[in-house]
Amino acid sequence: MTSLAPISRAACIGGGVIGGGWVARFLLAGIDVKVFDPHPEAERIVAEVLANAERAYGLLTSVPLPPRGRLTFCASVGEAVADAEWIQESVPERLDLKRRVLAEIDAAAPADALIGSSTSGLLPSDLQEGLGHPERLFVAHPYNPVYLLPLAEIVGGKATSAATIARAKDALDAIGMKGVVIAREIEAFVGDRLLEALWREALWLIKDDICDVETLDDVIRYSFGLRWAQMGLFQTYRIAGGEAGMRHFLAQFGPCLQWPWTKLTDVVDLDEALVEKIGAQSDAQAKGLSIRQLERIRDENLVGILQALKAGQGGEGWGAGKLLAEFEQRLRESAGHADAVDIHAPLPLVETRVSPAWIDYNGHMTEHRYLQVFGDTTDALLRLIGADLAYVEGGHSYYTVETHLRHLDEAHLGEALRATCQILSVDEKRIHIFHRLFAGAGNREVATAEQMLLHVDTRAGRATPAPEIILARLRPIATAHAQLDAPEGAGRAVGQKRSMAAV
Ligand SMILES: NC(=O)C1=CN([C@@H]2O[C@H](COP(=O)(O)OP(=O)(O)OC[C@H]3O[C@@H](n4cnc5c(N)ncnc54)[C@H](O)[C@@H]3O)[C@@H](O)[C@H]2O)C=CC1
Ligand SMILES: C[N+](C)(C)CC(=O)CC(=O)[O-]
Repeated sequence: MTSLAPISRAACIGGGVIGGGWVARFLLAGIDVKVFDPHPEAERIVAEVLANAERAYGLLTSVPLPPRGRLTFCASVGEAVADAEWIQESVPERLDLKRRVLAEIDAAAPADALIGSSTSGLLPSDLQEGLGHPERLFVAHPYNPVYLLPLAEIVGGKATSAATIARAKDALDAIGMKGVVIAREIEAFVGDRLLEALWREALWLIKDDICDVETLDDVIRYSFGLRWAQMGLFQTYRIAGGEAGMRHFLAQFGPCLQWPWTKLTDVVDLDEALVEKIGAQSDAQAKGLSIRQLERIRDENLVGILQALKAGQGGEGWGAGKLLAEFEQRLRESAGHADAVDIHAPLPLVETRVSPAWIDYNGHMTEHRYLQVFGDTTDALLRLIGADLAYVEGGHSYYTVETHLRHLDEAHLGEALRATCQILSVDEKRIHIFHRLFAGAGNREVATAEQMLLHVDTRAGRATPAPEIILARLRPIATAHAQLDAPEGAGRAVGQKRSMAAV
């Protein structure tokens, strides 16, 4: 395994909602993390966030993650940051507290460490005051949950060096995040400026009894909330301008900004009555679900959205889904392949988990997802023998021309899945393979797939012999697999005696 990120040691100062999310993001990217948080239950809280994050990643990707980094809780800021390459401050949003903590970090951190602050709105220049090495401090403003939402706004202060900003961006990009550099510092940066405007208006709508909190959330999640995840604001409105695009949109809806529709400049008074009103409506909306349960529902939904975006734009990926696809590609490259696999047994090619979107009305994994997992297994075999994306771009590929799938048992939500591949025979043009899929801790065999693949010249659109470079990788595996017993079920036809007798 080659290193995924330019950093291998991080420190998280503050391990609450956001600090815990950073801890999970770093650990699951293979980075060791030291944490300092004086809260008496900090270890439990971080462990719970981490458990949710691991569950979400199990659903998010079938690509093997690097070995999890080592997690250490420390008794002081100094101990936590002493050998860190990236330090992330996530203490409560108070300037005096942050300055005090950042001064401690500044005094004990290695001279070339990157120091990011999770602040939601404080100016980095204000955080830099009094530091010995302010050039390495910047804002890395993330979004909750940090382990799933990839964006961090990178904002430099007056003293932040350009090298710090560039290194911070590289380090975030390498762990599957999107470091977006904000050109000039401003309170609340870009994201929280927008969110505050929406939040302020929402509070007025509740205070004025225009709607309750559930109705307001429904208005968002059944409409523009769905649009925002994939196209943001400006591209969405460009489309809303019709064929004339953005200019027409501005001409049509620009004037109503002068009326105006909103109360954005007034601040609602969050008096006791309004806090209680919102609290009670929010309790009713939650229908007894705990925060951890809601987090898991949120994470499953986010995983589904990310996976849908990964399949977007004809399979190239779109937005955050494209970022996920690129991260998975880096994970594959850093994991390495061919040399690590034992070819004297069926090849263990895919490990994944039953995702929420894979469950059907019968309460277990739906049939086309079996084909998806077996397709991924075939793709993994093809990568192993060198027929990877670069090979396909060069004009050759293997196409699947026949599949026989057998369903032997049920696979349930969240269960671990493991797929193996045995090569039954090969010749210059064909590969005949047999996949087996196992589920759960007991490795129950839940399905098999027998497939015939044909080597093709994709431009000419016809079968052609595979080149020696591919066959040289394929033959040793096929020779080794010829020594194995023929798998039970290989060569079976639909309706063969055993299944008919059971009816
Ligand atoms: N909650 C959110 O949605 C987001 C919060 N942020 C920012 O992240 C930062 C942290 O916020 P949350 O995680 O929400 O707060 P939180 O209250 O969940 O966590 C803060 C943690 O800091 C710890 N802490 C307090 N004093 C400390 C000290 N001297 N040294 C080390 N740890 C200390 C607390 O024990 C607590 O565990 C804030 O700057 C906030 O603006 C950023 C993005 C989103
Ligand atoms: C409410 N908040 C200002 C702390 C929100 C954020 O900073 C970002 C987010 O996750 O919404």
